[in-house]
Amino acid sequence: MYTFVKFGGSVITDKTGREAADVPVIEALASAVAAARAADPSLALVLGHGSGSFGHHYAARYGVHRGTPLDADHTGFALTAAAALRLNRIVVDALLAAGVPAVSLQPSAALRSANGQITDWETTPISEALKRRLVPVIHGDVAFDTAQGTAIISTEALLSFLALRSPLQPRRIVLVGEAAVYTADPHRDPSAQPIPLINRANIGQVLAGAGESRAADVTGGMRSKLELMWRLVETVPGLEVYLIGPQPALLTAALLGQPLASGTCIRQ
Ligand SMILES: Nc1ncnc2c1ncn2[C@@H]1O[C@H](COP(=O)(O)OP(=O)(O)OP(=O)(O)O)[C@@H](O)[C@H]1O
Ligand SMILES: C=C(C)CCOP(=O)(O)O
Repeated sequence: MYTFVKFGGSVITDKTGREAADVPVIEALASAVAAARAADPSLALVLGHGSGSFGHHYAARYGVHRGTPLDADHTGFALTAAAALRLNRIVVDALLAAGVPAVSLQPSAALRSANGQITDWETTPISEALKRRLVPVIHGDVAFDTAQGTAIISTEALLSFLALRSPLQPRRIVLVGEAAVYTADPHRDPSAQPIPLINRANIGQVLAGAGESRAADVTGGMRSKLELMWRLVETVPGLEVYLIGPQPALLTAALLGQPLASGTCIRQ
């Protein structure tokens, strides 16, 4: 069984800035991953990260997510892909420096979508990396799209594809970002309360209070994240999804399946 983890673009970058990586946070999260692997050498991790103030800015500016006619200028596609990779290099180098054998596997090199939904992704290199105890690192990326020409595929969509359409069945998915899912966007509504558990009984109500990202974000913010994760929890037997803040001890505990002092758990 595998554990998937996403470093959210909202915590590894300042999404109100421009290509503003938060290197101390990235280094702390990398150390937390190293600590979890040291504590449990059997931990098989697929690590993804969002694009934050790197890719989203170019994607929004050039409308890459809305599509691009085949004969139009594709500079925006190229600039978005390059920005996503610049952040990826920072994340992978931090993981390597922390002692995690991370290997970057750029999704767009092997990805195709239709109307923004993944249709094909050659995931064998991820399985091969895992067989060798490497930690494959993927990231939200651009895609060639058979219907609209170009698209943006979020990290959550890639992790969902792996869970549903590859042999890599996750037991746990850990999304590092906001400290929890709240009754409303905590940055807009100071009375918002954290929701410790999301299940069949409250998912409808939780979705009603989940909004967009605060900054430029072409993949939809908290609401689309929760919709995707709920679909996974309904489909993959025994899967638990955790949304936690970026405290390193919390991440190590979440990866090891230990009880968490804060955050949100989504399960059936
Ligand atoms: N009910 C809610 N609970 C928590 N956060 C919410 C809620 N509704 C909206 N949000 C917003 O969603 C944001 C998180 O979504 P966002 O897509 O920006 O995160 P991310 O996955 O870290 O980013 P990226 O797509 O760059 O990786 C929070 O910063 C918050 O402002
Ligand atoms: C904007 C790009 C390139 C990818 C978006 O992925 P996400 O940050 O996981 O939503």
